[in-house]
Amino acid sequence: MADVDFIKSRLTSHPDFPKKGIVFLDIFPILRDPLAFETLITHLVHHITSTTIPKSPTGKIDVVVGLDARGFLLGPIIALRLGAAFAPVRKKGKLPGQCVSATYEKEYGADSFEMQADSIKPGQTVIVVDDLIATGGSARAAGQLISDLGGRTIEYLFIIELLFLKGASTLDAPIYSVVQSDD
Ligand SMILES: O=P(O)(O)OC[C@H]1O[C@H](OP(=O)(O)OP(=O)(O)O)[C@H](O)[C@@H]1O
Ligand SMILES: Nc1ncnc2[nH]cnc12
Repeated sequence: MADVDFIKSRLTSHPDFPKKGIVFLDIFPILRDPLAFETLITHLVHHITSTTIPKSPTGKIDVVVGLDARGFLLGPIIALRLGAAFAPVRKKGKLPGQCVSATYEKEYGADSFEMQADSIKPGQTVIVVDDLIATGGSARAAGQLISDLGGRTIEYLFIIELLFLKGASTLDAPIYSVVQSDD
């Protein structure tokens, strides 16, 4: 598909960042190019409206959840285009009020996530958006927080999926990735 190849062509690869042995895939060159960024957002929104929403039990998406920090670059734009709410999953200690929290392991370290207790109402349908899935630790922790709040995750969306780490198989809902990498 031409739009996928165009988005893929903007990704850059950085060996041994942030640690030796990690090949870091950088999405920021997409955002530097307005046409590439628009193509990416349109591609994801088209996927959601044509494929994800028909699978939703309520026929709509209530909340788009974005993961700290690179999921914040995509989530609010997608939420606005869908007419849905946006709710952030933040690294621990950044959100005021009552929160739920979860600790997790990711490809290059451990971390803790939090969500505000009133950011999702029981029964609401949710999609999760982030730049990349590696081990799936971050997305799995987000899914746990959504489920703790009574939300129903319909799908996880990513720009990039690192297939060799098999993160998708650890999640409680299907994933969609625009670009897949085998190494
Ligand atoms: O599937 P996993 O093994 O959990 O790895 C993927 C996560 O790692 C990166 O986030 P990071 O925690 O580095 O945060 P950042 O967006 O603030 O850089 C990336 O943006 C994903 O959220
Ligand atoms: N290889 C990778 N590149 C970019 N972000 C990541 N997050 C976890 N693993 C990553």
